[in-house]
Amino acid sequence: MEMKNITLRFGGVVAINDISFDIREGEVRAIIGPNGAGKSSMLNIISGFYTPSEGEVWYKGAKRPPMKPFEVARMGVARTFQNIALFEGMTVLDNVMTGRLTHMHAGVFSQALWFGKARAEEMENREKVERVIDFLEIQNIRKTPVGRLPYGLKKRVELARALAAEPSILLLDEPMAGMNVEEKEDMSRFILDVNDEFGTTICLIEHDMGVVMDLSDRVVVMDYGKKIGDGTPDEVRNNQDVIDAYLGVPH
Ligand SMILES: Nc1ncnc2c1ncn2[C@@H]1O[C@H](COP(=O)(O)OP(=O)(O)OP(=O)(O)O)[C@@H](O)[C@H]1O
Repeated sequence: MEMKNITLRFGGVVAINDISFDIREGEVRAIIGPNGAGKSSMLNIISGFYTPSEGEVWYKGAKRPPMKPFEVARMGVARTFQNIALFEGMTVLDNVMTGRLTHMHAGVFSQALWFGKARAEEMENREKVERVIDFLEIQNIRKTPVGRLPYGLKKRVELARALAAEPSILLLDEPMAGMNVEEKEDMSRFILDVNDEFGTTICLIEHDMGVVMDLSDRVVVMDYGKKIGDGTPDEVRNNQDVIDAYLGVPH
């Protein structure tokens, strides 16, 4: 995926200012930056929640026309949210099943009557979901309502739901925010395992620079809507503009 000269304005506010970068197939790509840098806005552009004021998004070698989020999802881009967006009253299993919605084709009529096509599809969806549940080690809470789970596990269920969609690109919005050290380590391991096992391309945004350095192949650094760094964790760590931005040196 390629972002070409993306600018995003909200009235007079320039949230993103002429930013270009790419996400290569199979990599773990991080977008980091201080508060208000424009990271969430960028993720919302990638996932189709926002349309850029200027610039182009290229996906699989073609320019992507303006699309609704569900159309972007159908093209294989799944995401999680900064504030967990799960159905609290539903079980873990049912929540993860909702991740399969983009893959369901059988009509409502045949589904209601449990006809052949719908039944085969349900079985296939169920198998995929069970695989993800095993993979993320949440078998023992499959039947637990999400509302009763601690925060770290909710985040893992959200990851499971996104993964159930079998995305080519998985977008993670601050997957480790609000977690304790142990939960952060677990989440990092799962993210790397997903990348290894399924070959899923991962793009995550994070506020905390430390967390993503071990995890990412390449990092984009944003500050005040601009790109101030782009490269391997080592390159970015030694970039003076990045160091200044994180130390709060005035512009
Ligand atoms: N819907 C909106 N309407 C108006 N301004 C917005 C909107 N969304 C974001 N902004 C502004 O755009 C800028 C970038 O915000 P954004 O949320 O993308 O940053 P961020 O890097 O994700 O920050 P954080 O780390 O705090 O989540 C900020 O100045 C913010 O106030």
